[in-house]
Order: sequence, then structure tokens, then C-alpha cells
Amino acid sequence: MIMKICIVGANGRMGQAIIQIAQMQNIIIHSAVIRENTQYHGVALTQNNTKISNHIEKGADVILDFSNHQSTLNNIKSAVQYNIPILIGTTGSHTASDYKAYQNIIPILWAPNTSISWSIIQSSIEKINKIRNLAVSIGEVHHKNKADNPSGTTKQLHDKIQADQIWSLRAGDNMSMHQFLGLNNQEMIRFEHQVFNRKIYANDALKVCEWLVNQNPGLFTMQAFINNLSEITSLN
Ligand SMILES: NC(=O)C1=CN([C@@H]2O[C@H](COP(=O)(O)OP(=O)(O)OC[C@H]3O[C@@H](n4cnc5c(N)ncnc54)[C@H](OP(=O)(O)O)[C@@H]3O)[C@@H](O)[C@H]2O)C=CC1
Ligand SMILES: O=C(O)C1=N[C@H](C(=O)O)C[C@H](O)C1
Repeated sequence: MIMKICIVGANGRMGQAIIQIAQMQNIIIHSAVIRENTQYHGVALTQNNTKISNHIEKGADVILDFSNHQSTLNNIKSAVQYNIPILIGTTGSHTASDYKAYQNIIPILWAPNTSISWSIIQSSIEKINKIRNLAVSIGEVHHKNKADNPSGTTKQLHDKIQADQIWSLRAGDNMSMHQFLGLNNQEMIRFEHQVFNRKIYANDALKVCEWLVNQNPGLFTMQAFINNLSEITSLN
């Protein structure tokens, strides 16, 4: 099946990365949703039927929300209205539990970090942290335009492992890095994930959507996706 996607936040950095990747792949951009009272000002939309809209419309197979955490609840309500699975990529003051009321209606993926590599790292961190008594630091470095601090990835990991220290730095235009440091008398464990290009988040988000569209209703994290990785042959 050729996947039809709706991208919310189409004018943004992530929205643009997703549009570029989708247009290079066998993916139909059903609609590009931008904020009210704005114009689309991104890369050329090369497919004839892509709708540019101020709201989610029916007809897509999956919605990717990379707009703003304040609009995510409305986006989920629209997803429910049209019975469309939704990937929540926004980060900020919301948490997955805010959306529990909708988990029995549609598949919802809570994904503050869509990188599959990071998701595997996070799974390892959680396992190690369970079996070792570690002093833990989580650090993150992001571009200067990032609205939230700490990052959504950091918040999600901290919820799981309760870090002793969290630090954040903001600089540059494209930077994205997460670091875990765990320490005891015998070991120092360090994981670091640097992303050179938003296309990795975009590409992996689209891969995960191929999985999401085949799920029953539920509130999932990237963990559920990587638990199924053995059935997937190539992720390039
Ligand atoms: N899950 C992941 O792996 C990743 C998540 N993110 C997160 O994704 C979100 C977007 O990041 P980024 O692209 O860098 O941010 P940008 O600010 O570049 O893009 C956000 C876009 O959303 C638009 N927007 C805001 N409100 C609405 C609305 N109600 N309806 C439609 N569009 C809206 C903005 O419009 P306007 O241009 O008019 O202001 C903007 O174009 C952030 O929360 C970020 O933290 C980012 C990277 C990876
Ligand atoms: O805003 C970003 O750029 C990113 N946001 C996500 C987060 O807050 O964790 C994921 C990644 O770090 C890039």
C-alpha cells in the first residue's frame, strides 16, 4: 500500500525535512497543514494533489504532528474524528498521559525522538539502569531556535530513570545531541547520540508510520516499534 501522510507543521524545520524525504520515496503527501493566517513557504510540493490546509482533513492514512505542543491535543481530536493514526513528534510541556483518553480509539505514537538508533540506545540505558546502581547525568545540546528546554527526549528518559543531573546547551542552527553518563565504583557507562541532519528524524518517523498504520488502537512509544524490529529487514 502506498502510504498517504498528513504533515502538521509543514512550514517548520521538521515538516520540511519530512516533505523532502516523502517526495523522494513512494509516499503520498495527502496534506500539508500550516498555522492559520499563514502561507506555505517551503520547498516545492511536487505531487499534484497535495492539499495545503489550516486544519487536518479526512483521507490520510497517518498524521505526523511536528507543529507545536500546544496544538497537539487539537490534532489528536481531529485524528480521532477521521479515525487516522497519529505520530506525536512535538515536544514541550505535554506528556503521553495527557492523551490516554484517546488510546482506545486510534493508534497514537508518542515519539519525542523518532530516531530508531536513539530509541535502541534508550532501551539499553533503561535496562542497564535497572540492574546497576548508578549516578546518572543526562545532557543535551540543541540548536539555538529550539523552543523547549530540556528536550523532550531528556524528559522522557528522566521519567524512566530519574537522573541525578540534567544539563542543556543551545547554540548553532542544526545541532542535536543527547548524552547519558552512568557512574559507580566499578564502571562508567557513556552513550552519546549526535544527529547531523534532521533527515534522520524525518526518515525514521516515516518508517515508524508504516508500522503505526497497521496497529490496533493504543498509546505507543518508540519502544513498541523497536520490539518489532526483528521482523523488519532494512531501515536505510
Ligand atoms: N520527535 C522528534 O524526533 C523531533 C521532534 N521535534 C519537535 O518537533 C516540533 C517542531 O520542531 P521544528 O520543526 O524544529 O520547529 P519549527 O518551529 O521549525 O516548526 C514548527 C512549525 O509548526 C507550525 N505550527 C505551530 N502551530 C501550528 C498549528 N496550530 N497548526 C499548524 N502548524 C503549526 C509553525 O508555524 P509558523 O512557521 O507559522 O510559526 C512552524 O512552522 C518541536 O516540538 C520539536 O521539539 C523536532 C525534531 C525531532
Ligand atoms: O527540536 C529538536 O530539534 C529536537 N527535538 C526533539 C527533542 O526535544 O528531544 C528530538 C531531537 O532532540 C531534536
